[in-house]
Amino acid sequence: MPMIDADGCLINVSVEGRDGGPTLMLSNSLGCTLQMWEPQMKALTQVFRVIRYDRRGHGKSNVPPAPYTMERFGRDVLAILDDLNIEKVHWCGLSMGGMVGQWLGANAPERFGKIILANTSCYYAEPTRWLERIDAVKKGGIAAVADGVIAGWLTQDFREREPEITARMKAMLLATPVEGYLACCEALSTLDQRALLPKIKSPTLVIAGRHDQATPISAGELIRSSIPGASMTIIDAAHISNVEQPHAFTDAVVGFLTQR
Ligand SMILES: O=C(O)CC1=CCC(=O)O1
Repeated sequence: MPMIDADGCLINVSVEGRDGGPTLMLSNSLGCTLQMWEPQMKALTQVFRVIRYDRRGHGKSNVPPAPYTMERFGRDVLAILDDLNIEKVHWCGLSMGGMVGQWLGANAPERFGKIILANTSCYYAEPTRWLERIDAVKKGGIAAVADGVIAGWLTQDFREREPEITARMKAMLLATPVEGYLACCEALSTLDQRALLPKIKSPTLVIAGRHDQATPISAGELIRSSIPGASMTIIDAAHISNVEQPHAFTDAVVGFLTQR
């Protein structure tokens, strides 16, 4: 896996899949790494060349000091594409990955074909939730918030049915560098990309989770209605819908990206 330099921050990047096929870039959620896309990889790599990466502050990427911004996250992606000499990709980002996708779709439209924004938001009316989480993590580490976060990621039904997958997701969250996690929460506490959305001209699919309380259907609907021509699919899952409903998620991604 190459480490790619984005303005002095080394980003862990993985490139797999069909050589010469269209390229799809996947972007992770807060507290996850590129491993979160494992349920999709077998199917996606049959159709696409797939780029995954760990957002700065996560996984094997560097953890530069705060502040982090959506612009910085977006410029990291452009640095990866430039380094790999790739002109244009399709994008699928979940949660924070969807927020970075909004920034990129509006600010670097020539680099993106189709865009998928899953379980995401463009705006939090109330920063309190993020400020409380920042406070709790500063006092007690990520362990202090982990059970609550996991309850938002996966429905109770799924957690009971799939304890091993749930434990793996929790381990991924707990392994996140605290400084990186906090810097991302700070970026989320001031998120407001509402004005960017009408500038996105790429064909866009919004995916929402029926049981997602972190970025509810209403947040997806705001994004869908603000991006010209965007469509929306609802999946029977909580926040990390690609893990909870891997087949429905993969089908939605492949269906949208391969339709003419
Ligand atoms: O981790 C969470 O609680 C849910 C979330 C919101 C933004 C994101 O990336 O994850």
